[in-house]
Amino acid sequence: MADKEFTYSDVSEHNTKKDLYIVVHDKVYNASSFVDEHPGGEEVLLDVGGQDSTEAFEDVGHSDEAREILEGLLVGSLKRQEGDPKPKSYAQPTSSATTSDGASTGVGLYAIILLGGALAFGAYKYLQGQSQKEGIAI
Ligand code: HEM
Repeated sequence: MADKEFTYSDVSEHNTKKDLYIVVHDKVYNASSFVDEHPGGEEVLLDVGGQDSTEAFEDVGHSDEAREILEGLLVGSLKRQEGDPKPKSYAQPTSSATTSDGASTGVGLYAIILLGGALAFGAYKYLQGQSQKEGIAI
């Protein structure tokens, strides 16, 4: 059922509410049955009907549940031909944008904690040295 190949022009003919194909990551999905149920509204789906909506789909940051629904709508894969619109940014794994952001904050926080620890250790050593000196003086 899902091993059919579509060209971009095949897909572009399915651009009405009752017959709506969309392309995500070079897979072709029949979104007709889902248009009315889409929590993001039917307008956005109709907008990308018959086109590559990879970027639009990924930009929203759809949940795993949304991806499961999407898989259920699969009808085939896209056969790219010369002159077709280029696939829209889908080379990176979907989570990379969020994780890289989180990581940089994490590293910054880590550096501050380490620096704080180093300063505290230095102060401790300094004070220890001071009190030892005082001890000798007495
Ligand atoms: C057939 C493909 C699609 C499916 C199966 C789908 C499914 C879903 C689901 C289940 C949600 C609820 C939130 C979540 O679980 O992530 C959602 C929300 C949303 N979707 Fe889609 N979606 C599709 C395509 C698109 C496209 C192409 C757009 C593009 C512009 C879009 C825009 C949105 C927006 C803006 C929301 C957020 C709605 C809100 O939280 O108020 N969706 N979608």
